[in-house]
Amino acid sequence: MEYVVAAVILLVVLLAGAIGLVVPRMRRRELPPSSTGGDTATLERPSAAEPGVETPPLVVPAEADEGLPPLIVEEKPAEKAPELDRPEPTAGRLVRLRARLARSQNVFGKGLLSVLSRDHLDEDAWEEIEDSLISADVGVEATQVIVGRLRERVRVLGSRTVAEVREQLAEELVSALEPEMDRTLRTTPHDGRPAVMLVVGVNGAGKTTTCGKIGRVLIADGRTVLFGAADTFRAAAADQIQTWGERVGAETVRGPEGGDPASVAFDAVKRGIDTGIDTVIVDTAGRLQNKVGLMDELGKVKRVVEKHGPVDETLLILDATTGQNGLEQARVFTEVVDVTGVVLTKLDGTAKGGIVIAVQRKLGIPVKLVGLGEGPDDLAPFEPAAFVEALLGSAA
Ligand SMILES: Nc1nc2c(ncn2[C@@H]2O[C@H](COP(=O)(O)OP(=O)(O)OP(=O)(O)O)[C@@H](O)[C@H]2O)c(=O)[nH]1
Repeated sequence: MEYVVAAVILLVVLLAGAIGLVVPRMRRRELPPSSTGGDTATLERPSAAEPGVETPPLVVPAEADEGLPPLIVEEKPAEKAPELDRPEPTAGRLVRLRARLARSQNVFGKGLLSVLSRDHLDEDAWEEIEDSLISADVGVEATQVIVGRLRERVRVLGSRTVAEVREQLAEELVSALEPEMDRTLRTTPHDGRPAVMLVVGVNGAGKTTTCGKIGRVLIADGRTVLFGAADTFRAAAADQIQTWGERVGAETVRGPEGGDPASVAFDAVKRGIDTGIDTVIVDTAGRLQNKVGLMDELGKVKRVVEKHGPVDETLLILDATTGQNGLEQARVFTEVVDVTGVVLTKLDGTAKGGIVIAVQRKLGIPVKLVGLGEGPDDLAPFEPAAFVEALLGSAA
């Protein structure tokens, strides 16, 4: 009998032991995910503690529970495609940005209109008009032509009111801007390969920013774009262009810092061909036009890219605030890489909008785009009539 009692006791003890082992494991598996994160799990203390006595939670390392599935399964955030910017459509951009242009050219326009509003346009008045145009960087030669023609029209037509003279001046300015020039950007793929655009200019003119802005313009118009970061001199420039690309979903081909820019440009165009891209935009390092070695390097970039076929568009980026100095820069760049279009940047920051006339007149190259701010969509196709309207402002 004693044996039977002892066996029952032993059985009870074993059963209790087994339950004691299994229950805590089950409870642990039901725990909600810890908010502490990392690889530790926070467990509640068993209720054995005295009621009313606060006890800190026990923290046990997860790996102490070998053999069990991990208590905290780190939830990986679902792979989300990065949200892309939606660039503004290009149509009517200059009209939207006109206010900005009008603001920067305010002094010029107001000055001119106040002279034109005089009862009689005497010799002094005509001289003042000339001075206004020259100080707006129109250039001496172009100013003389514009004022000479305006004087003649006023004399022959006997124009009296400010509105009439303003209208005639506007027409002369538009005509000086050569509205018949072809300002289209050659960005359409052809012969089974992308259009290739090379972007050149002196340091800080706004090349990288303009590459990014042009990429957005093209993407807004439904094109595919690839950037070539051939500014291997300044690592930040490659990062900068890559960021522009990521915002609109354009790939960037870049090379090692200090590497050969021609080889990066070559690789970018090759990648554009292989992946069926519409337009490859190659950003180059800033260089002063009087540094022969750097200008030779630029010539080489173009020659190497042309192993794939001719470059379709070579854009010279000119900072409008540098005024007439820009003309000399432009002349040298044109000799080295055969510039096909000018982008005049920072027109929002200068009253010298007349530089557009001087640039086209001296170089015979059309201004195709104007930069009117640091914002991603602050770039507009150049339209002579809208530009002159902003330049002169309202006659009221
Ligand atoms: N206000 C204004 N700022 C501009 C415009 N375009 C460019 N910038 C600013 O000009 C500065 C220089 O621009 P970047 O694009 O870095 O010039 P970069 O020619 O690539 O410079 P480097 O690579 O050093 O030669 C930046 O602060 C731009 O935001 C513009 O149209 N208006």
